[in-house]
Amino acid sequence: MLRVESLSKTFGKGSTNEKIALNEVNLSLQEGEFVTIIGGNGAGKSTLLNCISGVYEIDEGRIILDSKDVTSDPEYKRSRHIGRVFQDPLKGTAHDMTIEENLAIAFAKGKSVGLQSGVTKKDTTLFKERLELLDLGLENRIKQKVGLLSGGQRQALTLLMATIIKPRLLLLDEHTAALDPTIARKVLGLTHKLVSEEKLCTLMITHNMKASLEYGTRTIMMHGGKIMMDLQGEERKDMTVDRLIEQFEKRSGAELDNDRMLLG
Ligand SMILES: Nc1ncnc2c1ncn2[C@@H]1O[C@H](COP(=O)(O)OP(=O)(O)OP(=O)(O)O)[C@@H](O)[C@H]1O
Repeated sequence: MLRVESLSKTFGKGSTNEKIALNEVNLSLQEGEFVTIIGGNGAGKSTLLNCISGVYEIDEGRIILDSKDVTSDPEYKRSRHIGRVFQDPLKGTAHDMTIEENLAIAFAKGKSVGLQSGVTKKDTTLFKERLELLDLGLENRIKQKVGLLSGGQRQALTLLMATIIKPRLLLLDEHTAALDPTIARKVLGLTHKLVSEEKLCTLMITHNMKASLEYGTRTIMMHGGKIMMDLQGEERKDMTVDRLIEQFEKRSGAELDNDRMLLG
């Protein structure tokens, strides 16, 4: 499904600020796999997602999506197959457009140019059905501007927009980090529901170690631009947050420096 081969990315090459963000990273994801990503500050988590989605050009390696080498495809081309949700609830939606208009834009992504003929009755019915899944009552507010929604409601809507046309890959970059804990749990629950119902191949960065083990089917831990732990199956089932921290410090020889992770 997704294959990342020997992926390397260095920022500020040759300058005094040179920083190796990714160092020969290898990662393979099977169909429907839901992988959570954790790691200390500057471990390379966001850079990995930015390289996969085409935001950053890579220095070396290959990115294969659905057996197709997309390494040199620009971001806009990859975005047809990749859904993304960011940390900032303001980022994924247009605040002065209605819920319905926002969903229509996301829905148009799957249609050919020339077939984007505004919102039909059928579309509205579908949007309402999808909104009902959120259980936030948004299906009764589709003519309201998105700017009126709370951060959690906007993030839930963004998630729906990223998945309304089933993406081949869903990338979530700490998409619940800016929400208060109760809403964050709700959006995480919703993520789990959408991802498992649609069997979406997903990479989710989280600072919450508990959530990293609770959600998804596999957990990878990054450190210094490398994947230093890849937990699956029984090993993951038996893992606890305390043991995860212990393992991290043992394998990396460093203390976990991500306060949000330790407090989460
Ligand atoms: N656009 C950029 N220009 C220069 N350096 C960058 C850029 N983006 C990331 N870096 C550097 O690359 C390294 C990896 O950053 P990245 O954002 O991927 O880490 P992260 O694991 O997501 O960290 P955090 O949990 O703190 O967000 C860091 O040292 C960071 O400072």
